[in-house]
Amino acid sequence: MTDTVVRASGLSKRYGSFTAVDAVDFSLEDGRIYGLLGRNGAGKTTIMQLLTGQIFRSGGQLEVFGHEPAEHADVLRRLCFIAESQRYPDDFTPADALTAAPWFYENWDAGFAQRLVADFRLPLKRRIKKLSRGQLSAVGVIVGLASRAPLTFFDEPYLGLDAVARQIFYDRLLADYAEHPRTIVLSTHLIDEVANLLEHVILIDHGRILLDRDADEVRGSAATVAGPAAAVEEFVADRPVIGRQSLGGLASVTIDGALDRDDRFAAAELGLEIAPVSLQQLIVHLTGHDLTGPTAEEEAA
Ligand SMILES: Nc1ncnc2c1ncn2[C@@H]1O[C@H](COP(=O)(O)OP(=O)(O)OP(=O)(O)O)[C@@H](O)[C@H]1O
Repeated sequence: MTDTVVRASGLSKRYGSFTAVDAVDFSLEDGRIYGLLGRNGAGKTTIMQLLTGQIFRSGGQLEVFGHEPAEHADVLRRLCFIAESQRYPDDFTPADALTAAPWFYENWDAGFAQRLVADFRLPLKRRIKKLSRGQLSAVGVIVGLASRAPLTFFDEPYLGLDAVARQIFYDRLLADYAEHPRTIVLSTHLIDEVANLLEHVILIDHGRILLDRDADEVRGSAATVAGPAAAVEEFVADRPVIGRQSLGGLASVTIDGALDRDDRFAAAELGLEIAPVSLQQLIVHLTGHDLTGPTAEEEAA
């Protein structure tokens, strides 16, 4: 049986009259990689700040390792939160940040950190405020990985990394997690990139949870049927359609719901191809918009 690391029930955060997190219920289990997904302003960072004791809840209940996080040094010691733009003292170098890290993280692996420094080609002696955006991201990623904190949050710190460096991050994360299982929460817009890492998906929209499910279940919960338009339309006639594309006489339609063996046989009879739906496609459908597009507030402005 897995242990529950986080229990949130009716958890809310209000800023004045604005509700950033609206009575959410969820739990995080030990030894899993979670994707905390949602559009800009959905409430992802606010949830992570609540869980790491950086801000106080306005309502509901929250337990992290069995306690209210903000008031327990013992809980805070087991957490690592890496934000997109980490703040460091002005004259700090990456070498200083790595030297200080074991004071905060009892599982700190200095050898692993050194290997990551080489992987990310991080200049150790340059002042952090002089680093490029990607190098600054690398400092956060290295601290987050080498901390081996039992509950680690990566709040999009890897967005500054180039494609090669991001792939290194995903590879090292997966390999190290396999050897040292812990609970990891990734918040990201780059869903397709991280889709294979995620074991569980929590989708937030307007401070509420739209979806809280195993990633495999989510992937299997819809399918795309493609082929001659007339045959596709015949196949999907009585099914819930969540996306449709057509080109000439060909159509590609995404349907909600898993397909069983009979469905697959019927599709083959009609000469249709069935493909799985990507996590990103499904989430775009569920939130009604492209996650990388403008927010509702921006659209209204
Ligand atoms: N200190 C604050 N005061 C007022 N509103 C705030 C404060 N912090 C966050 N908010 C608002 O709460 C909402 C949720 O913000 P949050 O940073 O959690 O979103 P997010 O999902 O992490 O977004 P992004 O993907 O853009 O980082 C936003 O509308 C934001 O403007």
